[in-house]
Amino acid sequence: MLLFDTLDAKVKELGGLIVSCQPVPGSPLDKPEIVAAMAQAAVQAGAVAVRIEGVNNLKAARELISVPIIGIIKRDLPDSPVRITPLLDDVDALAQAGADIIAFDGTERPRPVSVAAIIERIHQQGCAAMADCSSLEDGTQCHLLGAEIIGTTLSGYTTDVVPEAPDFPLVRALSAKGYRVIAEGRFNSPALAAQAIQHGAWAVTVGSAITRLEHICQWYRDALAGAAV
Ligand SMILES: CC(=O)N[C@H](C=O)[C@@H](O)[C@H](O)[C@H](O)COP(=O)(O)O
Repeated sequence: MLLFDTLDAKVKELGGLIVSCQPVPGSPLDKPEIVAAMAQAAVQAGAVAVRIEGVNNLKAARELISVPIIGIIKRDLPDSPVRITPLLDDVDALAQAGADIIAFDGTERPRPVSVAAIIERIHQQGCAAMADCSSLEDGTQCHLLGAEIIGTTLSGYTTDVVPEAPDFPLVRALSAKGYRVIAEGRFNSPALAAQAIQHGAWAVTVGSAITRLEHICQWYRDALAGAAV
């Protein structure tokens, strides 16, 4: 795929940082023009790709940047825990809005449309498929079904308690299989992101620590409260 020839070269040159530009829902920053500006700033600062949620945000970003955009749509379905790009219509809408890569929930959970059908539709739309996975089993299944990228995105999010640390063992296990792995989920510092590369990841997606101002403020507030004498 031409996309990956170019992207591989960029990852080598600039180091594989992907920035997820997803403001906290309802935040004053949750506006297409602000998401697009965040994406543009991230690219100017050396991000090789960005991850954007929602058609309007994606369209606004597409006008400002030419690096690959990983597009997703999040929805809360009444009868399925699957939130990330669950429907075939979502795939079509993201492709039309200008996504190069479409990410989807690749977990083995009850879902309205099979993973195989989602991947097939992404490819029909001329995009690459990124499977957001929670385990080695998910990743292996999605790789076999043709997903070009396997993300650790959903590790820790399919059970009740979200761990604090990122899932390095999963990054390592998926990378050892020879998959193109994006480490994603709680890589909240440069040091953690660097460790993901050392564990075999091809690239690292960072969201909250770069683009969720409210989360970052909370981390600082917690630290300051703990430091009170
Ligand atoms: C679990 C889920 O729905 N993850 C979402 C996927 O798009 C986003 O909410 C995360 O911000 C993104 O994966 C980046 O991760 P982090 O914000 O930890 O750097």
